[in-house]
Amino acid sequence: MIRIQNLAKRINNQSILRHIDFQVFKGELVTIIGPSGSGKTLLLECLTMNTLWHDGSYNLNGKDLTPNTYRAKRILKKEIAYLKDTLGLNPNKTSLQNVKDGVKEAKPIWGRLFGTSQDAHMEAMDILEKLGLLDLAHKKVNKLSGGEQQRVAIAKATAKGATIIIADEPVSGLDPLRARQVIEDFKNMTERANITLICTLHRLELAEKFADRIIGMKDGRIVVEAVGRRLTEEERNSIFD
Ligand SMILES: Nc1ncnc2c1ncn2[C@@H]1O[C@H](COP(=O)(O)OP(=O)(O)OP(=O)(O)O)[C@@H](O)[C@H]1O
Repeated sequence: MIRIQNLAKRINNQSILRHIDFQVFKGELVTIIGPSGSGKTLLLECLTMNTLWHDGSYNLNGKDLTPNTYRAKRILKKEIAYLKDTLGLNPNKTSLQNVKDGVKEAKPIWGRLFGTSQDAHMEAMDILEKLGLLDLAHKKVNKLSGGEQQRVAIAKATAKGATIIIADEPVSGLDPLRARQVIEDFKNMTERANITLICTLHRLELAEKFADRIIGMKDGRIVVEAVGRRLTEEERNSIFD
């Protein structure tokens, strides 16, 4: 579980994120929506500690994380996978080989040396099955669509032990039908594997259809938080007007 309280971030003495409060529970699909420049990406950067924040607290699974400390980075690295421009996949390997690499990376060195390749194979197949990706197992990553690559990247991240996946605009550049398919797949994956997925989105209708929690931002603040429901017209206006 993630609990953020009163987080604030300044850049060049200018307040960019203010009074950010929210919580996310295990297994939720969370979408962050808001107009361009409202602070969505910056919030993800704070959550992944790719950037520092100035005030506030961040609690992950009961552990308080102080920015820029070794301990916080270690905890984050173990629990959170941030899918940005590079998805962390080897394009010349199959989905299965990529997930298998993830399984091996998660093991301590002695496990890598003495665990059998067959064990890693079985574990990787289990993960692909759990996430509904068996049909992609033997396809090379460079032959997959963007959406399929994202799903395999999520499988690899979970193989490495991540329980929270964070993605910035995972459907940007996709046509509406494909975008819908990707978010629907995300929803299914959170349900099947009990992983938490947090992503920014531009399309409110997809958030309303599939998200467990919608976080609406405007001018660096959270102005709406809706759990398991559509937004009211007033809420929509408070974000986009
Ligand atoms: N490194 C930076 N230096 C100065 N200002 C920045 C920096 N990074 C972000 N900002 C500002 O912070 C605000 C929030 O930016 P952010 O990228 O988080 O918005 P966003 O909601 O993700 O927008 P978009 O939907 O266009 O990606 C913007 O006004 C942006 O100009």
